[in-house]
Amino acid sequence: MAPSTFASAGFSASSRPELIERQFNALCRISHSLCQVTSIEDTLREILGILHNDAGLQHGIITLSDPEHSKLQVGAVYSDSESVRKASSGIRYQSGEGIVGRILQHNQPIVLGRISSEPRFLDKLALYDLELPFIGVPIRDTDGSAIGVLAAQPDVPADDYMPDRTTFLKAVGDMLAQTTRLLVNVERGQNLASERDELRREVRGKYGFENMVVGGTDNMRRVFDQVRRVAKWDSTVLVLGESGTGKELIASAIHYNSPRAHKRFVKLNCASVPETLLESELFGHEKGAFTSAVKQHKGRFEQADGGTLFLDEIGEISPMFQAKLLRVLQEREFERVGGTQTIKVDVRIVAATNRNLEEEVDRGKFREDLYYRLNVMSIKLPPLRERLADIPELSQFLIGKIAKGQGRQLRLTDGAIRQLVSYDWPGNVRELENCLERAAIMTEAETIDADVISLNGSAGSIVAPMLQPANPAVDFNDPELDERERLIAALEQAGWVQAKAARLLGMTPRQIAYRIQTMNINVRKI
Ligand SMILES: Nc1ncnc2c1ncn2[C@@H]1O[C@H](COP(=O)(O)OP(=O)(O)OP(=O)(O)O)[C@@H](O)[C@H]1O
Repeated sequence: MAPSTFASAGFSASSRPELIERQFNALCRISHSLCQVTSIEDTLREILGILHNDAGLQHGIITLSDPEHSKLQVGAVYSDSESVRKASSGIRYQSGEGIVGRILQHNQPIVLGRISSEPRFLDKLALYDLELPFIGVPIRDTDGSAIGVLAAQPDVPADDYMPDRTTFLKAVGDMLAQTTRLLVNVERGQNLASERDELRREVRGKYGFENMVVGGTDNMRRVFDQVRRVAKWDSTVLVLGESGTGKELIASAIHYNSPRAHKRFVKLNCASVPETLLESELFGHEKGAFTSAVKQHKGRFEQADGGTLFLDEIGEISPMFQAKLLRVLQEREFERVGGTQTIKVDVRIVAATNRNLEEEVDRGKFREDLYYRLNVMSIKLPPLRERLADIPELSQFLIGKIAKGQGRQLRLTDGAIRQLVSYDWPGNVRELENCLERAAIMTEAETIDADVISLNGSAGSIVAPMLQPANPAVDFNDPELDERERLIAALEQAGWVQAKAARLLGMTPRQIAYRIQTMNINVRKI
């Protein structure tokens, strides 16, 4: 066999015997590693490390088929980049999709001399050097069917030894089969899939809640577990998390998975109601209790009788109102404003805040006794930047929701998803949803590509048309307007001075600032 020289600085062998010797040594180390399996995932990663360091096969990736969805899901990836490793668990390939999906579908190796010459190659993780070759082999079960794919990239351009590398990778695939089978059948088949799917079925499925909460990362699975456990009891729950992390969604998941699901889920955002109206909103009022009380009104507590009352932004209520709420939580009874009759209700309370209530208690801003009443069980939602691996699935879910709302088909390209995964989402899932909605508006075709994804929220603002100075003033008292339109109309009328607009709407500056933020209104600077 003619000697050959490798051009790479990373791995070089001057002859075929040298290559074979290195591969042999790598196989010995892999075999040793497989005999000492402690954690299957760690072992798979270790094997990809051996391929990278000892056999000149970089960017190794092992994808495993998911029996329920006939999809491939990343089981392990070798990369120096933390964000790639994190994002990898959210990547899926359909059988037949791209090159990896075709290896699974046809149960045959595929070798590319140069990735860039194969248009069907999907580099979903932006992992590869597109000018170098690629080798992918099926991982086969005992009956010969493909249960996964092992792929890696030689760190030198294609040469005479590509068949040797392919044979070597096939041998590694065969050695891995038993381990990956274990992973599929034991860890994922029995634990992950059944446990997670059971939780998801419970959280999503039961009372029409299916397909509303997305999240497969460990920290979200913990949240689903907590929801499942707490839902069946009447305990008060405090949902904590940054704005836009899904606190309201989780509160409704608790309600719709509880024995109270057939009764009402009533919400009140404590920050959006002026303090003077909060009492009558919650407890109701009798006719004539105040000037505008022209008839009796049942408050949210009464409306939620038998069901769940969700008190959002509970950290925003004043000390005076905290005292009133404490009494109701202790005694489960109250009087309507202007009334004398004591009303008893059977209401489960779920409260939420993005504040650190413990700190607020320490600072004397939030009553300690009320805090303990609310914090019987707390559920903390992780910010999106701590679960970037959820972004591909979340984005697909959200774009499906947007497409349904717009009555059209919409699809995100892999490039668009890569772009979404590269950002840290300070506004969490709400910001992701708004970003996708903007992208959908900016796209006439079905396919949303990376170039219309605007990550700072500046381009293509959905409120832009309303902000044009030429627009005639809109009457913010018009009953046809929804809350967002009313806010924008008042801001327009007030020359975008928030304090002025707040006065027009009978809100405090803090309340209007909060609504502007949650409704993602781009504040116009005049
Ligand atoms: N895990 C998730 N799966 C699907 N959609 C989600 C998820 N988390 C949040 N969303 C969506 O993101 C948006 C914001 O969520 P939500 O209103 O529940 O957040 P929040 O934490 O209550 O926000 P805020 O504190 O500002 O009130 C909603 O449209 C919600 O449906």
